[in-house]
Amino acid sequence: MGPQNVVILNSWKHVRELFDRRGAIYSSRPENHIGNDLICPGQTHILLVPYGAGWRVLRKTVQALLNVKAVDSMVPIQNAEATQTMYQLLRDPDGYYDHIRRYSTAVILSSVFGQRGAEFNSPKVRALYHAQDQFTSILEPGATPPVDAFPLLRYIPQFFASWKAKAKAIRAEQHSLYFALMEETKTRVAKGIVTGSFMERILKDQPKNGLDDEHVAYLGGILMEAGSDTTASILLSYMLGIISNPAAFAEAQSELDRLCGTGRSPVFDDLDNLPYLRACMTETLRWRPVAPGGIPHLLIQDDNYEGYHLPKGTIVFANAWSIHRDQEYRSGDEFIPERFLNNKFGSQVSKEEGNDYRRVTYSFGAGRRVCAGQRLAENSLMLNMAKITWGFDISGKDRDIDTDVKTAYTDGFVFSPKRFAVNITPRSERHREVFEAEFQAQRHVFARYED
Ligand code: HEM
Repeated sequence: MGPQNVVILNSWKHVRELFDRRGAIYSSRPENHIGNDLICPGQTHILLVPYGAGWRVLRKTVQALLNVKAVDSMVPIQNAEATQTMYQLLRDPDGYYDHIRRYSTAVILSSVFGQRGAEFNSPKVRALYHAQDQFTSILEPGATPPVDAFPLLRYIPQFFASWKAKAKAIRAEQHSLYFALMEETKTRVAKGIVTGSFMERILKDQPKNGLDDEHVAYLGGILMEAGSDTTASILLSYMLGIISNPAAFAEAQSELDRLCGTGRSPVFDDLDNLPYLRACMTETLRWRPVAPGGIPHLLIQDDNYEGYHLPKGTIVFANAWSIHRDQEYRSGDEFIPERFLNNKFGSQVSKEEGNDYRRVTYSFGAGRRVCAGQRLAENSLMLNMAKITWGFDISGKDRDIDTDVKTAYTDGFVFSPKRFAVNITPRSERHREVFEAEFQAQRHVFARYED
């Protein structure tokens, strides 16, 4: 809409060339008056801020928090939270949707703020979901007049523009939640309660990183936003995938049985020995990417590519949906984990020219704005998928479960399965006992995160 050039990249080769190789000019974000000026002013929202010095400081801070060593130090609480999720699935299988969503929020709450979100209904988990739902819904196309394409619309008085009042309310809600979480971390540290959380580290490094309280509070809040719904969506899609392909699920269960037997459920150290399960994760990311159309990048300088002139200001999307359904993928609409065993990219072509810079998945985006939390997300995904697959039988309650993206998925900012009718039952009494005992054994881990 309006005088805007938009380019959609439907092949990994174009993404490699433009986002990865020419990242210096393809890494900004489009204007977002509502997100960047009204709700998160002062360049505080790392996902939305334009490329430049402000983004670089935020990105550097986040990368230091999310490096392999730091992320892997969160494994004990990830494992404990996953163990709780298995326990909840035993007790209340029909509540699976909320148990999975609680898990993904609780893991980030503890990693980022060193706090527990023990129940889906706990005030913090609820408050985070509420703030996030409000924020993403106002940013959806059509939710407000097109103030970025037609900047004059920004000057309509608030009396005639209800979206302005809504944006103000969202700012107030987000601001008070993010500041409260940051202040609680400060108070806990002052009392000597230290968990090694990301927020503790950002606060400690404040003299070095130069971030003021506003940026610190938002960094924490935005990591929560970026990491919770996304992880839950992929875990739920995994369930749909294996329901649609029971043979793949049986294969993943055999792999886990060979490794763990029935005496214990899988743990982090097992994950490198589960190639089939890893193929299931990569296939889920391919099959149902959470941002199917990609998150927009903005070109900041005129460029030429394959005979086309791309003017500065062009918005460019890496369309994960199409890239993951290229003809290189046999039966691309189907959930077939084996494709990632034959070839690490999952494609049919065995010898390809110049695979350097090709990514195994485009679900995490590409280039300099690529997801900063991929390692954290993959640890969470693998751990939960491993435990679920080891301990439960899963099938659709209806003979033909709906996995269609048009009917079985929400089409919000994060593309996610709607609730579906599923049977989740422990594979045996032994599996049940193991999960129950393992949950009890995790109490000491939770204790560190409780007030
Ligand atoms: C399955 C889970 C996840 C998926 C599929 C996902 C996907 C994405 C995508 C598509 C982008 C935009 C990339 C681009 O513009 O090219 C992104 C950005 C980002 N993600 Fe994730 N994400 C996930 C989990 C996480 C987690 C757990 C965290 C951290 C706690 C995180 C932190 C971020 C941040 C900070 C950015 C902004 C990067 C920037 O603009 O510089 N994500 N993610």
